[in-house]
Amino acid sequence: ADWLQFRGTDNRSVAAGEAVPSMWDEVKNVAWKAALPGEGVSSPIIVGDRVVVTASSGPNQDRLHVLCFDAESGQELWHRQFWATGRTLHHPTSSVAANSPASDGERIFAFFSTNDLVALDLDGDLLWLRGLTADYPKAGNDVGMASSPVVVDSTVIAQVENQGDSFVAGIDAATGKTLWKIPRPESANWASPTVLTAKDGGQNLVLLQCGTDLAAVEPRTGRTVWKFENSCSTIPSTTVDGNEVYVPANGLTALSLPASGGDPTMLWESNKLSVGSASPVVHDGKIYIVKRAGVLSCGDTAEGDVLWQLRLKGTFWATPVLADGHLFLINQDGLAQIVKVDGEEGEVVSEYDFGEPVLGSPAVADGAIYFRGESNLWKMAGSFLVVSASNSIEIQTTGPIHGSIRPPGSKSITNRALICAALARGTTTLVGALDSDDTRVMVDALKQLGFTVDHDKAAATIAVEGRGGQIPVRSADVYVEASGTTMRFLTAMLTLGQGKFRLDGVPRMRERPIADLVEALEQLGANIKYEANPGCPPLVIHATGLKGGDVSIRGDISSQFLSGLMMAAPYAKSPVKVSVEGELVSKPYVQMTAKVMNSFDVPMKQFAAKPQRHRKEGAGEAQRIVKVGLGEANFMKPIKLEIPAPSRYMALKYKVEPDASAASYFLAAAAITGGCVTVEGLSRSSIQGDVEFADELIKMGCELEPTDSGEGIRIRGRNLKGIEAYMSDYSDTVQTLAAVALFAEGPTTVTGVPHIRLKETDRIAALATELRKFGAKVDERPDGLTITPPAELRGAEIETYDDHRMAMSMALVGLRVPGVVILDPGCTSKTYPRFFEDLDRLKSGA
Ligand SMILES: O=C(O)C1=C[C@@H](OP(=O)(O)O)[C@@H](O)[C@H](O)C1
Ligand SMILES: C=C(OP(=O)(O)O)C(=O)O
Repeated sequence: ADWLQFRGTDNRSVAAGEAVPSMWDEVKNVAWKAALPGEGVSSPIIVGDRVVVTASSGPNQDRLHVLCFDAESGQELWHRQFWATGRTLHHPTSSVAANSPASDGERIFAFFSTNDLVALDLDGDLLWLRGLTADYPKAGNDVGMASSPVVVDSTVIAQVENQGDSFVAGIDAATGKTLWKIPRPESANWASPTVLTAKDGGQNLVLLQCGTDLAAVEPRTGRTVWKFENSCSTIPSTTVDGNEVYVPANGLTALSLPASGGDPTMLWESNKLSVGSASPVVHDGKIYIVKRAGVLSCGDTAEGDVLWQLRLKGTFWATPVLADGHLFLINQDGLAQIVKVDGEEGEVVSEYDFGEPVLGSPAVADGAIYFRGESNLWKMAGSFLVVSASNSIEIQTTGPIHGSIRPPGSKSITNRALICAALARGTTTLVGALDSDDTRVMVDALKQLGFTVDHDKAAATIAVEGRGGQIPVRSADVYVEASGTTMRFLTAMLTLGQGKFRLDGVPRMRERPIADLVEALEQLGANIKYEANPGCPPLVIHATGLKGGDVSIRGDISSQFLSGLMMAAPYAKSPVKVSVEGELVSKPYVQMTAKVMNSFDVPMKQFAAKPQRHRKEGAGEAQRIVKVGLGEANFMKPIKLEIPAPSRYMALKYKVEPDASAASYFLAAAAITGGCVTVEGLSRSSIQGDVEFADELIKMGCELEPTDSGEGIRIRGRNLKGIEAYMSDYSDTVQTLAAVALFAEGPTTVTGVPHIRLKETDRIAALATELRKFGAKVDERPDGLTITPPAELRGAEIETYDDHRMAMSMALVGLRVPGVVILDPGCTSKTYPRFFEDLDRLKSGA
């Protein structure tokens, strides 16, 4: 669908049939956000698959911009710039880009408060340009007039009313020639023309509102057909709904148009519905008016009586839009308040803070809603199934789940491939890349460091132009939010640069250790300082390159230190020989690092010390033998490896596997509900160690079934018994196992995971606290825990501690236990923004 001009194609601010998400969450619903080059209070418009917006920039605001973005991806398709020919002075709340553009579906007409009118085709090619101030030099204003043009019958109607020469002009859309021009009162008027669409063989008209009257004129000739003489507002505009016209005059005045044509008659006047700066919105027998101070009134169209009122937060300029039973209102500070209006009373169902002023009215098309903020254009889209305004989600119980699912791309692989791609020579394309907080901060960091990164979210591809080991910029202050991999991998990578780099993250990141990595890099000549607490971020890296040589690194706190070091090593000046001290945790992640590096054409030698028996319980698995590059190693302690340097990565097209940690939740759902779930795109030969989580389920009694295609991992739930699990290698699945343990007979003991106390939260402590709420008995130890399920589990409200895995794992309990409420479910956005939707889809068998 289109939204071709201010307040929509028919100027009504209504997109009744559009299912727009009414509760917003940053990661789930911000489809994209595009930075704009200048200021503006105009509304965006939607022409087919394109979003068009205007801006002005420069010390005098005389640079006029028209920008076009791809609605799906948010990619800028084109950007045209012009010099203003008229006056650029404006009131601080307004702008030169105050008037919204308009389109006839083939052309775009951008109008500015300087009275410059530009016509472009949909590819941004200039069709014509009119400097109306050059033509009519006495027309001009210094407050930022905001009247938005409309296009009717191939005519662009521009209303220019100010203290000087004032007129309305009908300009031929094809040629830019003035068809007619009528004089208007010389007084400031911000109101926009309104289209009165023809009915039953009649003609289209344009309503022109000013301080003295409302006139209906013919678009092609400017001839006045009728006039309603009354003092009208000069800020909000008239709204038409069927045969009724709602004029901001004497409060609000309703006029009725005779079906046969001719002059309108007055239905009523209501001073209780007096209009503020925003224009009235009329739909389904109701009128919605928001006053500047934030009172939202709903009136009936029959009599103009007030039905209900609601006090909202903030000051309102922008006209709201109505879609899918909700009114979307945005205040001047950029706080959106979404009001459900299809009930007896209005109810604020959610709020979303854009964090920047928004003065323009939003645009709605194809299930999405667009906002133009002071600095960004935002697209809000996507379904938002279950999260309530209280920011929690109650899981609905279900019978056995049968189905199959392909989780999004692996976080660990995506972030490794991004590092290698940036350091490589040539352009790498990641296919099936994850789009979540953890990968977004990595992508944004690379952009900030000067790399060209093209993220096509719809296609799940990320293209990175590698710089052959160079870091393009000489200084950057990078914020990695809560992403451990981004913090650790960038710390190592940035030592390869030349300059000063700072790395910081959320408060929890400032508690997560990094000293082992810093000390290892220092052995290779790096200079890294702790800004606050020794051993933890924020870090300041004074980069002069890495010299290479021998280095020892501890592996018992996090494997990410070794992985980070390994990925930077090919760009050291001489070969890097690493020995790992202490028990290496999360070993398969190191193996994954070696494999990803190998794909980018860097081999390495690995030397295994005396092989040791795996402490893992179970079917007497063989020792893990890892073949990587030139050598063989099993990553048991201690290991040594040698990375050739100086060496280089070669760009490639890299396919990212689905995330195996994410897969654990769905396999566990089969175990818990006694169903059968297939995870697509993964196999037991995945490069992710977390696929071994399936082994633990098998130990508990589940069956691993062959799939029809021979691909994927399929688990069938059976009667579950408690087990002992040594989970050092795949500790991200401890919480998943803990959820399953509640449904087993007998206790389950997890060992080998002291390091999970150092993740997004202390996961052992968090599990102990939350599992007890379900009635379980939990014995907590430094390196793990024992979970004894109660005779009967009970529902509970579960804290998630900003830990995506607490939310995803504990939600599984709710598949069988009524009354499980997950608080702050949005935290899954760290690695899996659409987890709850996917879980729901799997439950419903879709
Ligand atoms: O290298 C990686 O991609 C990861 C390694 C693991 O961390 P530790 O090595 O700190 O256990 C894991 O928990 C994390 O989610 C991702
Ligand atoms: C521990 C995790 O992430 P990270 O260490 O990358 O922040 C995780 O995803 O569970």
